[in-house]
Amino acid sequence: MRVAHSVAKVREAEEALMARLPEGALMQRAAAGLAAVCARLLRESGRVRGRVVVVLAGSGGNGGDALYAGARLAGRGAEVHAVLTAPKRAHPGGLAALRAAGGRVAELGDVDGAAAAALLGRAELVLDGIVGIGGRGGLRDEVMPLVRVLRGVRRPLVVAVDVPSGVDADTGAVVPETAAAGPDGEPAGLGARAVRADVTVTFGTGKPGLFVDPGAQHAGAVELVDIGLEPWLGAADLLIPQHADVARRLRGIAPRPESDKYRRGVVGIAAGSARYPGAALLSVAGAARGGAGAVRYAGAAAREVVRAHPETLVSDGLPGGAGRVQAWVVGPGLSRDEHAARIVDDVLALEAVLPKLFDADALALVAERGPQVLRGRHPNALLTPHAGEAARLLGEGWSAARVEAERIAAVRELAGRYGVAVLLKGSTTLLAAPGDGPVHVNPTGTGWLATAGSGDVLAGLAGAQLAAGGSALGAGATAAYLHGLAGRRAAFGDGAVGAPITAGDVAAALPEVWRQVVSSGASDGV
Ligand SMILES: NC(=O)C1=CN([C@@H]2O[C@H](COP(=O)(O)OP(=O)(O)OC[C@H]3O[C@@H](n4cnc5c(N)ncnc54)[C@H](O)[C@@H]3O)[C@@H](O)[C@H]2O)[C@@H](O)CC1
Ligand SMILES: [K+]
Repeated sequence: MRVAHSVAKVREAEEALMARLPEGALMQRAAAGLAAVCARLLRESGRVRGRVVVVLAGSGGNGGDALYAGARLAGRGAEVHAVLTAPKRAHPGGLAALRAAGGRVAELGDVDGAAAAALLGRAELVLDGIVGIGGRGGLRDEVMPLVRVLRGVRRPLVVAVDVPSGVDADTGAVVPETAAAGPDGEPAGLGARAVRADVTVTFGTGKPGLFVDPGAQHAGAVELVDIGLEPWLGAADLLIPQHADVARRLRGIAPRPESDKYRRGVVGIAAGSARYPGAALLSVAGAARGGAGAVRYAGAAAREVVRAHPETLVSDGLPGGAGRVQAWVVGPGLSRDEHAARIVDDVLALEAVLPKLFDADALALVAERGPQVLRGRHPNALLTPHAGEAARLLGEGWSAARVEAERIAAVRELAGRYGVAVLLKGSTTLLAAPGDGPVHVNPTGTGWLATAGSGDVLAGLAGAQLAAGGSALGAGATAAYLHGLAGRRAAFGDGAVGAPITAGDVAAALPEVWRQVVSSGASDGV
């Protein structure tokens, strides 16, 4: 499990630890770890000696880390150039160390467009130490020309120090560039006032913004340097499951010799309508490969379902009359008519402790009825909204854009308000349960999953996981992880180039990724 802590918790832990260490020791630990990662990256394509490294150093501790690491690389023979973005306030110790090691130093004002392009064009590795966890808002105007040049040059490896400068360390938010801010003709909205890194070397613990889009896209691969903070950190704010975590759960629900289909769990699917039978088929496809022993379907697409999935137990009545299940999935393709409302109400009238997943049209109906239909009544329910549905559930003051921009806050608020677990879909899928527990971030997935019906497969898969047992949060997190991997597998196969996929391809890839996770579960793998 990877973890992340809020900036406030990191600051507190740093203070506690610093009080017990000689002055500057913590920064030396950070710089040593950072330099070691840079040296390793450089060695992947040769030696450290003679390689051109450019250090972008701001005014705070982040710039200090970068300068000390630059000094260490210069000490190993690299040609290191620092550009001070706030020369009067550069870290004195770091600057002296870099100079003493033979590094060259320029001030931002001396590095105009052409000079910056020449310098960054020669760089093989750029250390982004403009601003770290002390950053507020997007990068300021004075550093943006340099950041734009960096974006444009033949790509050197960009290594962000602690966090990519300009990314909000707590939320992953970035400030978009306006058209006026892009004199190089870059279209508005494409750029952000933030550095885009290939690797982020973060200190002590992960920061939430490194794992949640758009921050995650700016962070690249995240490497953790241990600086001894752990004993002082307290509970994590974010958990990022890895293969080993998911493998543990999948092994736990694997069939045993004495298992029969009922003991493994039966998942009920109330989805699809005369108008949208496809959603029923895709939800059943996800459920059938999702880890339950059997799938029951209740609804208007019974005939189509049994033709496509002959193993399904089907009926065309209401869920309550369909027979025993261990979890219901309600919503995909249900449409919004009176009959759909009866189906949702029928599920809401089922035994309180029975796990129930509400997706798509069922979410619209839950939003109309309000949080009280779930809160305190259905402790094992799971909601699976995308940003638009989440905004509708949250109501006044929320829009899809605000949910996208404040994903962590939105998923927490939803879970708290409805008193149930919530899986918020999107380019970063997040899960939360009511209370102050950590938010789970799903690290798998691909943009190719943004295809019609992909959410129906996820709903079925998550329903099957609910039926197999455990908490709604655990079931949802496992489903999101497998779904993301299956999307990648379907889109990329064994290679690096993606291609368009259908939701059916995602369902078809599930057994393969299931095997992959369980068999490689001892290592991290993501
Ligand atoms: N406190 C310590 O001993 C340690 C600090 N560490 C490093 O120190 C960093 C935190 O240092 P600081 O608290 O000094 O803060 P930062 O260095 O992250 O940033 C603060 C400085 O950046 C400027 N700034 C803020 N927002 C900006 C923006 N949008 N655009 C441009 N400049 C902006 C501020 O004027 C301020 O001078 C961590 O991220 C980490 O890299 C590590 O070395 C570990 C130990
Ligand atoms: K940085």
